This record gives sequence, C-alpha cells and structure tokens, in this order.
Amino acid sequence: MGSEAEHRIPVINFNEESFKPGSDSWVLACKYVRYGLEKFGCFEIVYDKFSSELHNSIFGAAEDFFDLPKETKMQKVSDRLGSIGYIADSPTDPLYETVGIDNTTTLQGVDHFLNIMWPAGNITFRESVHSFSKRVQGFHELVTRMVCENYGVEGLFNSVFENFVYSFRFFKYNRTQTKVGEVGLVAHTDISFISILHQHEVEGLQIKTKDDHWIDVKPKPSSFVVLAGDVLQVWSNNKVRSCEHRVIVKEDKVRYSVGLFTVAQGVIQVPDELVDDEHPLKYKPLDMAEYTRFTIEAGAAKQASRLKAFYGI
Ligand SMILES: O=C(O)CCC(=O)C(=O)O
Ligand SMILES: [Fe+2]
Repeated sequence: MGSEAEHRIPVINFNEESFKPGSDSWVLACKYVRYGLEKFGCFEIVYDKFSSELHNSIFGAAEDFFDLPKETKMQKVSDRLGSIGYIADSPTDPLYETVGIDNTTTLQGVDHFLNIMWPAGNITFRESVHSFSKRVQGFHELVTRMVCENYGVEGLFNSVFENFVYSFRFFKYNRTQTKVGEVGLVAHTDISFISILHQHEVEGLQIKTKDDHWIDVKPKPSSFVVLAGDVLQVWSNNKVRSCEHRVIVKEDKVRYSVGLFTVAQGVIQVPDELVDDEHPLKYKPLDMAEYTRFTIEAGAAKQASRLKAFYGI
C-alpha cells in the first residue's frame, strides 16, 4: 500500500496565463498534466473564473430535462453510431439515468435537441448547455495541445484536434434510501480521447489507481475532472492508460453530474514519433466505427480488456 500522497490526483490551477503556450503557467501545467495522465489517467482542473451562475444553471438544466415525461425523454435525437440519446435506469445500473446530446459546442447542435424536447423553446437550457460546452471545449483544446507538446508532437495538434466531435452528457443518480455504499455506475473506461466531468454537490465519483485503490474525486463548484479515454491510450501507445472509474452512492440524495466527451472519428493510429526500440508499437490502427460497435456489443463489464483483445499487437 502506498502513502496518502501517492494516491492524490494532481489539482492544476488554470488561469488565463495557462492558456498561453510557452508561459510559466503553461509549462508548469504541462508537467502536471503529464504526471496526472501517466500515473492516474486523470487530473483535476480548478478554474476560478468558472461562474457560480453557470454552475447553477447547468444543473438547473439537468433537472429540467430529467423532470420531462419519460415518453418525451425517450425520443430519438441522433442517428450517429454510438450516440446514446436517453438511457433510463437499466438492470446493471438501476439508479442511473443519462442523456447524450451531440455537437452542443454549436447553437445548431443544442437547437436540434431543443426542438425535439421543448418545441416551444427553453432559453435557459439553450444558453447554459451551449456556454458550458464552449468553456469545457476550451479545456479539451488546452489539454490536447499540452499532451501533444509533452510527447514532442506539437505539429500533430491540428490534425488530432480537428478530428473531434463532442458529446455532451447529463447524469442523474436517483435516491435509494437503503442503498448507501452501493454502486451507482459500474466500473468502466470511456471510449473518448478525454472526458471532462463536472459534478454537482453530491459526491460519488471514484477513480481506480494502478495499484487497485479506489479514490474519491470530490465535487467542487469550480473544478473539472479530466479522464483519459481509450482513444488516448491507443494514440499514446500506452504512455497514458485510460482511467477506470465508477460512481458509488455516498448519500441518500439525488446526484447530478455533467460531462463533455471527445468523440474521435475515422482511424486512430499511434504517431511514428511515439514508437522506437524501447517503445514498440502496441496497437493496430483502430477504426472508430468498428470499435464503437464492439463496445456496444461487449457492454461495460468487458471494457477493461477490450482494447488489448481487439487491437493489441
Ligand atoms: O456521474 C459521473 O460523474 C460519471 C459518469 C460516467 O462516468 C459515465 O457515464 O461515463
Ligand atoms: Fe465514464
């Protein structure tokens, strides 16, 4: 068993200076991003400028959505393979409800969803989902740029970043009364390049360390959890491992969380620069459509070993 410090994920302060490549804050943040991703597959961003209005309005929007009648929530919102739409509680996760909305970094993407769910409009939902997505897309851009710089492939940033679309997700874990301590969402990795989560007041998110400890990631109004997904694991040739995480019921209260996930497209290949005699190629090219189909068929339980099984060399 390691010490306390070894089980603490890095907390990185982002401010306007951190957004300027080459600045002192940028260079320091790059180091912590690398440490967090390589050691834990995750780290926390603290962004003091994130307004409490947006924090409150995004969770107000979550409540608004989950309060809609079930028949309304169940309507189809996307034809994209891997787009989940609305998922009601299931046998494996009976407390969990979620909805995925594509392309919320554009107002057209938000409006497409709104026209289906609220044909008469919902201006607060529209503005909060769009503003939240733009803000968090900024973090995706920054982290992707830092990852490229950390591995000496700054020149690849545009081709990597341009290849992303975004899936926005709301999560709700219903009250249980008798189930404190039980699993709200089973352990899994995400198929994204990275996932960025923002939790409401009720804790529950846990990440697994390499030595099999579950550690709590507590909610804070200005903090965001960045998790490495399967695509980053493949792209980085195993320098970064995708982060296994789960949700545990900690309190007898409804829990809300929100996230923005990068959805990579086309074929993911390890850059030549990340392969040498000491670091031989670990993955065959990964076709996203095919991998998405595999993950839908295999289900959450098989996720830990699926990358190696399907694409390992
Ligand atoms: O509820 C959360 O904070 C995490 C949800 C999650 O990990 C997922 O649905 O992939
Ligand atoms: Fe997840």
